[in-house]
Amino acid sequence: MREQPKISVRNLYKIFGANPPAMLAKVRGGMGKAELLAQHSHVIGLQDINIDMHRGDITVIMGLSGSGKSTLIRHLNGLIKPTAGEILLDGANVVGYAGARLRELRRFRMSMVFQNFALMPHMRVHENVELAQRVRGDKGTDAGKNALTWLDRLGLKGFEKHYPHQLSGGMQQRVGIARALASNSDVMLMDEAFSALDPLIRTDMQNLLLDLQKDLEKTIVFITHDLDESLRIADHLVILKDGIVVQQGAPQEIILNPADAYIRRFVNDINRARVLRAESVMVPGVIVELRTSGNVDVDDNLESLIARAEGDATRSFVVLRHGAPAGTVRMQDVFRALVPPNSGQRPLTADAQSAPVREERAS
Ligand SMILES: Nc1ncnc2c1ncn2[C@@H]1O[C@H](COP(=O)(O)OP(=O)(O)OP(=O)(O)O)[C@@H](O)[C@H]1O
Repeated sequence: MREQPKISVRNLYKIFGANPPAMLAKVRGGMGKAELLAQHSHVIGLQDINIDMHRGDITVIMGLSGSGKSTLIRHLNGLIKPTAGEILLDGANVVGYAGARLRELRRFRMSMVFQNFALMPHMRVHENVELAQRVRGDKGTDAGKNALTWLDRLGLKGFEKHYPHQLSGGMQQRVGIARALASNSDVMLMDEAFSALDPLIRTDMQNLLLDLQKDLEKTIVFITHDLDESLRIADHLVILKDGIVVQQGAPQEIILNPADAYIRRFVNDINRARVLRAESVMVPGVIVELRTSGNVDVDDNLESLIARAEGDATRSFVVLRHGAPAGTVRMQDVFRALVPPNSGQRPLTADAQSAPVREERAS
C-alpha cells in the first residue's frame, strides 16, 4: 500500500461572490457555473475537488484558462480560504491556519516557483537564492553555502554575482528553482513555471526538473495549460474544467482510457507513438510460447518499438524493468494503441452513410 499522501484535497469548494456559504447548497444540489452566475451573480471557482498528492510525485493540474488551476494552487499555501472542504498536509487540516502557523507553512513547508520568475531585480543571483533562509532567520553562512550548492546543481556556477536582468529567461527560472530548493521544503508549488520560456528551453527545463526529482523526491504540484508538458512530466495528472476534476490518473492511463468526450478531444491530437510507452501496452509476464525478437525497456515509447520491429506487426519483445523481464509487448497491440479510442461517432457502415439521406427524404 502507498504511504499517506503528503497533501490530500478533500471535498474542496470555492465560490466567489457576496455570500458564498449561501450558495453552497445550490452548487451541491447540482446548479452549474452558468446558472449560478446568471441567477445569483456568484462564480464557481472549484467544485468538490478530491486529489491525493504523494511524495516523490509530480502532480500536474492541467486545464484551460478559467478552469480553476490558480484558485486550487492558492488554496494549498493558504492564499485563499475555501468555501468548504479540507486540505490535509501530512494528515493535518491547514485550512484554518492563520498568523504564525500560516507563515511557518509558507516559509518552511512549501516553496513556490512562478511563471514570471519573481526574482528581486536589485539583488544578485546568490542573494536571491539565500533570501528564503535569511527571511526565516537561518544562519547567514549556512544560507550562503547552501545557495552556492544549489546554484552549482542547477548549472549556474559562475553566475552567482550577476543580477537577474543579466541572465536569459531559462537561467532566471533556474535561479527561481534554486531558490525554491534552497528553502528545503518538502512541497514545491510550480505555477506555469515554464510557460514563459521558448519551446527548446522549456523542454530542457522539463528534463532538468525530472532529473532533479529523481534525487530529491519532493512533492511537486505543477500547474500548466499545456497538455504536452503535462504528459511529459506528470506522475499524476489532474484535468480541470469549469472548476471540476474531469479526470485524474497516470497520464498513460488517461490517454488509453479518456473518461469523456472532452478528454478525448484533448488527447486525440497528441502523438500517441511518442507519448505512449511499452509499459502501457505490454501484457504482464513472459509468454514462453511466443518467439520474441529481443528486449525493450518499459520506458521505450511506441515509436521506438515500431522502429525496432521494422514496422512488422507480427513481432514481439520482452519488456525489461530495471533490467529484469516484466512483460511482453506484441506489435499488434502497439499498432492498436496508436488508434485513438472511439470518439463517440458511429462507424461509417453502409447503413450509417445512407441514414441521413433517408431522414432528409422523410422530413
Ligand atoms: N477573485 C475572484 N473573484 C471572482 N471570480 C474569480 C476570482 N478568482 C477567480 N475567479 C473565477 O474562478 C474561475 C477560475 O479561475 P482561475 O484563475 O483559478 O482559473 P485558471 O485555470 O487559473 O485560469 P488562467 O489559466 O487564465 O490563470 C474563473 O471563472 C475566474 O473568473
